Amino acid sequence: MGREGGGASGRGRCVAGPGACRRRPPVAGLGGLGLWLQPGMADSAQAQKLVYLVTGGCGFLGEHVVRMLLQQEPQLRELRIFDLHLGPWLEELKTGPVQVTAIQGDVTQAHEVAAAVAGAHVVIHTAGLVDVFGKTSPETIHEVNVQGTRNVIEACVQTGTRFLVYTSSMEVVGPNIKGQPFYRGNENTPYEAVHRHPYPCSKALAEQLVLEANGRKVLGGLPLVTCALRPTGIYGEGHQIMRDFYHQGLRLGGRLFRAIPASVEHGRVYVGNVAWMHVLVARELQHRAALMGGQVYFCYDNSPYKSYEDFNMEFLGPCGLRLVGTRPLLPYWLLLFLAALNVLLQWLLRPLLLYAPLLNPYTLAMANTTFTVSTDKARRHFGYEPLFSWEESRTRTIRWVQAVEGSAQ
Ligand SMILES: NC(=O)C1=CN([C@@H]2O[C@H](COP(=O)(O)OP(=O)(O)OC[C@H]3O[C@@H](n4cnc5c(N)ncnc54)[C@H](O)[C@@H]3O)[C@@H](O)[C@H]2O)C=CC1
Ligand SMILES: C[C@@H](CO)CCC[C@@H](C)[C@H]1CC[C@H]2[C@@H]3[C@H](O)CC4=CC(=O)CC[C@]4(C)[C@H]3CC[C@]12C
Repeated sequence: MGREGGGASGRGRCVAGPGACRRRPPVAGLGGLGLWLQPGMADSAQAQKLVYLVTGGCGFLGEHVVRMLLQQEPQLRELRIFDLHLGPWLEELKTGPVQVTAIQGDVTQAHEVAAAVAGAHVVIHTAGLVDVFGKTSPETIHEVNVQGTRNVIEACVQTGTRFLVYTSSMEVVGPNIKGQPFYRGNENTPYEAVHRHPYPCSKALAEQLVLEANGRKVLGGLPLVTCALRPTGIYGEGHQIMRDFYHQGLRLGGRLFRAIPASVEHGRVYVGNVAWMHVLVARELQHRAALMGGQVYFCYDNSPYKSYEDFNMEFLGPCGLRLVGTRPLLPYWLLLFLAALNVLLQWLLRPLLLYAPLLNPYTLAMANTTFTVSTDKARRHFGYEPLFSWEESRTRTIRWVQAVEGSAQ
């Protein structure tokens, strides 16, 4: 089969700044948090011989990837978890049959990355700075997301690691600065990927580095095989922004006010399915290098197409919140004004405190522009089917929000 490229390649322009096999379903419920309980459930009948490294393994997605690998990857011998901040939950994983090695490190430090990568068969690089709220400088975002990724690639080349899976983002494609809709597109849909914000710029540059590294000779002379996964907006247990919306709703007396027209579709995907896709890609990359090497895949599942706010209400509604209004309560120009005001306030207050509200011109544009995917490339290339149905994803997320509610009281 020929290479699939073109259209939504994401090799766009940054116009500013530097800068199929279904196995056991994960066990539910960790101390009421709705996270997965059992570590090291890999099938002992198959040889455990592979060493995996997950960068950013303590983040929202990273933790799900780690737990999914332990549940669903029978070939796993050692799992290395590399993160700037290690979570206490890692301790519970260390009692299982797979050796779990926690490594506190910084992807911007090439020597730390090389030491962690040495001897690993597969690297899943999820570490990144996800900041669209102006909490971090553009330079730092670039340093972590681009230079960090460069360090991971070089470490693979220098130490002989052959398989690299990169967590990219839908944002490498769009929405673009013109706010053009991307309606149920796929990896080949033509779209002008032009960015200005540091986060999508950094993800696009990093993705490009990863894809260009496909085929490079690693130590020992064999070729590096890389690919990039592009999740849309991820939701599920541990999603900080969902938590923020929930608390905002509680502060507003159980109400959220509609700001985005219900007709604007925003792509969302359940974190468990994104994690499953990473596990599957990492496994199949080793068998289908010619087909999958250098490819990009949107992460998708059967979550419904809805506006960002209506989608959140699928979880927040059953937890007692109400979305007020069938249309946006404020006109767009006023929202834009408030968003710009927030930028000014952020700048004015910076010497005193970090003011980083959810609403700014970038997040408003994101939420206000249709961007949804409809593709089967992952199914065709490596047999991906979502592990969790929409109903299951929804139930798990609701249970988690309810647990957040419980722990807040
Ligand atoms: N959350 C979302 O909706 C989406 C996220 N992504 C991508 O998925 C990946 C994971 O994102 P999330 O889990 O949402 O973010 P997160 O912030 O929860 O996780 C990122 C992890 O990377 C670690 N990290 C940050 N800087 C580091 C450094 N210098 N060295 C080592 N580790 C470092 C953090 O400590 C954190 O544990 C990111 O690459 C992000 O760009 C892509 C699409 C959507
Ligand atoms: C105007 C507000 C009124 O309620 C709503 C603001 C919502 C925003 C905070 C979110 C809307 C779209 C989100 C982003 C999107 O899902 C794509 C993303 C991909 C990533 O790789 C990282 C996260 C994010 C940028 C995500 C962040 C939050 C939104 C901007």
